[in-house]
Amino acid sequence: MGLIVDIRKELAGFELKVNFATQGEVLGFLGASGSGKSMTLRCIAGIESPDRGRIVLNGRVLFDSQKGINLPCRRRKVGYVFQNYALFPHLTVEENIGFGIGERKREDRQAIIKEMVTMIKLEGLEKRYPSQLSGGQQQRVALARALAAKPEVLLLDEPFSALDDYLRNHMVKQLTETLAGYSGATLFVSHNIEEVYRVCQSLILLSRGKIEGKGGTEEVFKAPSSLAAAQLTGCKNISPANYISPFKLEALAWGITLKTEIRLSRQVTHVGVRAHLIEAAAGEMKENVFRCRLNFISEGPSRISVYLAVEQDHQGQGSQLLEWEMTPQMWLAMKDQPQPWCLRIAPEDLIIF
Ligand SMILES: Nc1ncnc2c1ncn2[C@@H]1O[C@H](COP(=O)(O)OP(=O)(O)OP(=O)(O)O)[C@@H](O)[C@H]1O
Repeated sequence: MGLIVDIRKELAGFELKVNFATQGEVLGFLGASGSGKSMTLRCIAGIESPDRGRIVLNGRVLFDSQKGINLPCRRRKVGYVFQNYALFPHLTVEENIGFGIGERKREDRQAIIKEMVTMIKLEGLEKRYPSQLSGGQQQRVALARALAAKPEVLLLDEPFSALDDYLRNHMVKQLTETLAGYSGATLFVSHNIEEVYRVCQSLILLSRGKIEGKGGTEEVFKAPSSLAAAQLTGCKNISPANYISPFKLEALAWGITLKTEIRLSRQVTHVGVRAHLIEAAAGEMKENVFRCRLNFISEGPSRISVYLAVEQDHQGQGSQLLEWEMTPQMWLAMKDQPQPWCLRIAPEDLIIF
């Protein structure tokens, strides 16, 4: 049971090739713009047809190129929330939700609409039109319309992209609560790393139409399987690496030697470290401690990115800046410390390729 997808589709200059299965969980699709996230959802919904392959939902074949099966959208039992919500502007909140329900007795329809309006906490606004709602309220109506049809899989395509940061965080929390009561699988498309991490239990990384990595969300973030996967999950510091010994490598971009927790293969090519995992060392030049000087900073309201020139172990400076991400409080404590600063990367925080 669950959703099984194994499809290919060729477009001008782009080939989509995805293969995955999911049960009743929230599966995230993270990828750059144009990587094929929406196309994958559109094929599952039946808006687009793959060239080859199969899509099976809870044992029902939605698409099978060999057997010539291609169910129309309305028979797929798929709920789809689009980037721009696509609510009908001339229908009220309750009419928009009712649209998703299909053929039912009047009392049943009313009961489902009431249940959905309560779920999205829009009681009292049933008679309003989409233009009379805020972006967040419209988003909730779109979600309710999709869920009203009791879909077997819910497809959410960047459902928060039109919202401001405050509302976005609020909606992420609310969506998580709503989905907890939904038994089908959910596919959640986004290019917002934070959002995907918060909402999804498992994750597929897409790059140029291909799967670059998949697995449990934490696991994919902790041990990305390729350079592209590391970049997609937001790893800011990646350097070519040379093997020195079974637990030691040289990070060439920064000109420093680092001890690793895992045993290295001689074929090691790169090493990465997430910007928030770098830590200040007490000044002693112990293992994995290196000196660096401030190059420039980029300040956000809650996180500060500090770009550092690393002093090489032997001479001069590494050519590539190291990005260190910290809170404003950490920055206040750090900024007047005499330079060079001694920083450390823990062996267990290194990502090895
Ligand atoms: N109808 C179409 N005809 C031809 N090419 C298309 C069509 N729709 C999408 N594409 C191409 O397919 C590729 C994948 O597009 P898709 O919309 O799936 O990307 P995406 O990962 O969802 O991007 P975004 O995050 O920007 O929405 C792109 O190269 C796009 O130009």
